[in-house]
Amino acid sequence: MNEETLLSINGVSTAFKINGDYYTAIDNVSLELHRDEVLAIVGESGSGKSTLATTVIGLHNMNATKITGEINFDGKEILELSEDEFNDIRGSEIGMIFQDPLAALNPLMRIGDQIKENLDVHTDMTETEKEARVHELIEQVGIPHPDRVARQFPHQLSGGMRQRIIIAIAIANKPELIIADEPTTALDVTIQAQILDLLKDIQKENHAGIILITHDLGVVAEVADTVAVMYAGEIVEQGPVDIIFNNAKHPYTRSLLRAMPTLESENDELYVIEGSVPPLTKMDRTTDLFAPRIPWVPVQPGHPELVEVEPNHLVRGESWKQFKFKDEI
Ligand SMILES: Nc1ncnc2c1ncn2[C@@H]1O[C@H](COP(=O)(O)OP(=O)(O)OP(=O)(O)O)[C@@H](O)[C@H]1O
Repeated sequence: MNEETLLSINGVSTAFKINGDYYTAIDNVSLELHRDEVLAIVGESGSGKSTLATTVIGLHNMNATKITGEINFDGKEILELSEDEFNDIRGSEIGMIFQDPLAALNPLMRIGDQIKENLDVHTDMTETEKEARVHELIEQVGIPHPDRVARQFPHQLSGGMRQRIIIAIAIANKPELIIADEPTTALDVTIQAQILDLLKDIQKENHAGIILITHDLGVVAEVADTVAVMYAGEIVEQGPVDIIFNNAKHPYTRSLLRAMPTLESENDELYVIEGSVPPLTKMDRTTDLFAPRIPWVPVQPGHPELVEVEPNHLVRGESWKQFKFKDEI
């Protein structure tokens, strides 16, 4: 693997203004992404995955958001960029893929024109060059008859095809960083696998780094190199994918793994993690925020720190040392 660091997130916190007060949604997150690497960010709904992504790509309303820390992307301090500078790199050096392709596409615009729009903004290609590139991109994302598809409207395509078009738009300018937020959640399993394969191929071809946001550990197992598990806006465990799947330590990671459907568990009842992620206004960051979800485990005082338990493997706190599932006690 190419070890060149592409993105370095250093002590980043993001807080939203709610009823006049700021509440932390991302708390002191540090992560590194290299070229040719897929970093998966996992956690349940509300754990802060999307907020971390939108912090990296500068999509917040800064009148109601406070961001601290440092984000270095390819030598640039992202949090210091002006809106114009940010617009320049979004869609060119950074490509984004979101969950709902229908919402991301303009229903009234032909597919080809929507892909071309990204080339219009970020390149000085001629019309003929752009048209050729649009066709090339449609083919690259595995859609036959690019000529015909370019003239179609989003509603004429299937969900899987629409997601491929979103990917074509995201990669139009060969971005070095691709941020994919639940890119396959809305799709059925077969199509999911095809889209994940496509992302992997594109990554190899462009030597891009990918941040893949998902709540689906099956997707993580399929494509990730490294994994950061988030809970309540913090990383609770982080490491190479094989360590996360074979030697997870944090009770939250272990609970997510146990709750993961597998072929063998098809007929068994799935494990359910008690409770849910608290709303931002109810998070007491002086405590162990996951402790209320495992009430049978004695609570450690104070707020747990992220500790390196073996090379490249970070785990928050010490509760894991005595953690057992309720049915193992
Ligand atoms: N603009 C905002 N203003 C106020 N609170 C917000 C805002 N955006 C997100 N939040 C809150 O921040 C927390 C983290 O949300 P976020 O969407 O990042 O989580 P997530 O892990 O991506 O979940 P999901 O998978 O549902 O998108 C949630 O409590 C959410 O309600």
